[in-house]
Amino acid sequence: MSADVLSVTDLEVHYRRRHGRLHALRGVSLSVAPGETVGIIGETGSGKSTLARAVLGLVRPSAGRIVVAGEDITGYSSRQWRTLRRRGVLQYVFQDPLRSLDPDLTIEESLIEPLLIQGRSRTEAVERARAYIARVHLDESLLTRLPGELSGGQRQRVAVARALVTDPALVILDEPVSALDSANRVQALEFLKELRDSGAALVFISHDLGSVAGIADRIAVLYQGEIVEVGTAREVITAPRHAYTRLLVSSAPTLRTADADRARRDALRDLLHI
Ligand SMILES: Nc1ncnc2c1ncn2[C@@H]1O[C@H](COP(=O)(O)OP(=O)(O)OP(=O)(O)O)[C@@H](O)[C@H]1O
Repeated sequence: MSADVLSVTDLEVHYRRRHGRLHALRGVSLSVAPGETVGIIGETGSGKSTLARAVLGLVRPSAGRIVVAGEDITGYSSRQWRTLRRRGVLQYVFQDPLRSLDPDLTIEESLIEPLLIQGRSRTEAVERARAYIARVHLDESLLTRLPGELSGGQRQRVAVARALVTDPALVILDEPVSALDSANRVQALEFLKELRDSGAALVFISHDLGSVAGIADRIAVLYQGEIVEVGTAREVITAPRHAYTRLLVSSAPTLRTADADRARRDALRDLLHI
C-alpha cells in the first residue's frame, strides 16, 4: 500500500454538456507525500478545480483511482463521504473565504464546529480554537466576531485555521490568495509558507506560478486537462521541459524581473539557494 497521503492514478473526468461531453481531465496521475506541499498550476479552464473537486468527492470520475490516506475513495457513496469528512482527514480552503465560513457563526463557533463533529469535548474544542487562532497570527478578540466583521486577509487566515484545526492529513487550497489585494497577498504567502510545518500535506492550486514557486516542494503543470510536467519547484522554474511551462515561467513577472516585490523575490532566492 502506498504511504502517500494522496495518490491519483489515470484520472478521467467528463462533464455532460448540452451538445456532447467535455473531457475536463485526461489520464491525470499525481502523488503527494505526507507533509509535502505540491503546487498545481495552470491557466483558467485547465482543470485545476475539477481535480480538487474530484479528490473531495464533489465530481465523480469516469475512470481512474483516488486514494486518500490509504483509503480508496474513488467509488465512495455520499454516506461514506460524510463519514470521511466528519473525520476531518481531508480539508479544503476555498478561494473566497466567505464560502468556507458560515456568515451567521462567530469565528469561535466556526472553529469549534468541525471539532465537535469529530467528537471532541467542548472544552477541548474551545482550547484548540484559541490555539489555532494564535497560530494563524490573529488576536483572540476576533473569536467573538462574525466573518463579515473581518478583513479579507483575516477571513482567509480563519478559513486556514478552520481547515487545520482537525489535524488533517491533507489540505487543498484552491487559489488561496487570488481574492486578496497585492499587499495582503504577499503576507498571506509568507504565512502559508509557515503552514508547511503544520504536518499536513498541502495541495496549493493557482493560475500564478509566482505564487506557488516559493511555497511548493513540487509543482505539477496542468494544461488542457493533462499534467504536462511535474518536478521540484526548482526544476520546473529553472529548467522547464514543456513549452507551456516555459511560457508560464517567462510570463510570471516575479520570476522574471529583479525588481518585483521583495517578499516573493526573497522567497524565490531561498528556494533557489542564490
Ligand atoms: N459543472 C461543469 N459543467 C460543465 N463544464 C464544466 C463544469 N465545471 C467546469 N467545467 C469545464 O471544465 C473545464 C475545466 O474547468 P475547471 O474549473 O476545472 O478549470 P480551472 O483550471 O479550475 O479554471 P479556473 O482557474 O478558471 O478556476 C473548463 O473547460 C470548464 O468550462
